Amino acid sequence: MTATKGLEGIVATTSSISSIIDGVLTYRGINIDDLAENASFEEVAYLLWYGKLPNQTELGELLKQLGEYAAVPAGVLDSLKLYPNDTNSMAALRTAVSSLALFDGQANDMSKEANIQKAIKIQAQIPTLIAAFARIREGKEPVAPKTGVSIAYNFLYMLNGQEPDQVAVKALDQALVLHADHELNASTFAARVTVATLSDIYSGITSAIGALKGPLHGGANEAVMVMLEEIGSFANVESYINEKLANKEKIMGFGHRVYKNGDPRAKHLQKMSRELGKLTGSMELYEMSVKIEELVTGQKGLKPNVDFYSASVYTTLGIPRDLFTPIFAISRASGWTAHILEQYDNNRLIRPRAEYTGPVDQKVTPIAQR
Ligand SMILES: CC(=O)SCCNC(=O)CCNC(=O)[C@H](O)C(C)(C)COP(=O)(O)OP(=O)(O)OC[C@H]1O[C@@H](n2cnc3c(N)ncnc32)[C@H](O)[C@@H]1OP(=O)(O)O
Ligand SMILES: O=C([O-])CC(=O)C(=O)O
Repeated sequence: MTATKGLEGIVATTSSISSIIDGVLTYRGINIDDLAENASFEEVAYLLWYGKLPNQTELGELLKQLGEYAAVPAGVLDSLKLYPNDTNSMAALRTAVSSLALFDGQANDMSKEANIQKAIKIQAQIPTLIAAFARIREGKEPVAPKTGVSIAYNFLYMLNGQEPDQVAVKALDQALVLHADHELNASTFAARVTVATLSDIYSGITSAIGALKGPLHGGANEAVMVMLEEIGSFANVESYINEKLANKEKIMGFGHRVYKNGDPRAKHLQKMSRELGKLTGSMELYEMSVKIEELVTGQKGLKPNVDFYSASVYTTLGIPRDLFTPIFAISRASGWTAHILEQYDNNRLIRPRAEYTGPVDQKVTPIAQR
């Protein structure tokens, strides 16, 4: 038995949700470029859950359900007020999502219908939790969600307590489309491993949020912003990056386990970053990012991943840095829940083996002699 470190290249399941073939990403067979230009996040969520794009009536019904479910139970909102003010935002989300299960009478109902309802509920409630957490830690009251609006609109509305700008809603919606699913990434795998024991959907999503939090995965978008802030200005980019590379340090937002010739989502985020920069009259973050790309690709051959240009996009939208990874979770909740439903439909316990590298033929030494 020989282990493959990080399970690189191991095909661990079948799935009909998203594919990465020759560097091309599709959701249910539709190219991400097409979806990014022509579908809303709610249409994409429907596509991931039900396997086809919704017609107008089906989309209307989904929007209605998302609106009805968006308010979170008072017990969960109250518990957010008990979190210390400096709580890590992903830790807060992980705990809050886990606590949603305590207030959901259907939490342990394993019927297919109940699980689909819970998927929609979780999708609707994650944005509400993040916005409420962000306001409560600033001493503000949470803003109740609206009905009949998109998730992108509602999130910005609940976060800032005012009607969001249409350009911001459109940009966030497109970012949500781009992050919705990605084959067997680490957080989706974590979700599938958890529910393959026939544990409940909330446990699966809680595991996934924990996995997304790390800087080698979803946490990289926040880490990119930390780097941009450390660099401070365009003039410092070259010396900063050269020093990092000389010290063999990783540059956050670059590289990918599967894509070796570039992440097809990055170009959309780059374009968005440029357009938002132009609109707001502040191009420095975009220009710094382009310069970083030039240096890292030039010297290491590494290309930006989905997290790289997200940092300048979200900052230009006025979103605090530590909400970037929670926003990733808003989007990926659609993919996680779709994968959980797929796992339940054709389940087998996920239990690989480990190659043992420890000592052999050991004996218990009596405690007095240790
Ligand atoms: C949504 C997402 O999860 S996208 C990924 C987000 N994560 C990041 O942006 C963090 C930075 N990137 C990385 O750490 C990696 O590229 C990963 C984790 C994404 C994928 O990595 P893996 O396939 O496991 O490659 P691994 O980490 O083993 O790196 C292979 C080599 O490339 C180098 N490398 C990989 N990424 C980077 C990077 N961002 N900066 C500098 N060097 C890098 C490694 O140092 C290593 O070099 P070595 O062989 O000389 O030791
Ligand atoms: O697939 C991966 O390993 C990471 C990634 O890009 C994602 O989850 O979107």
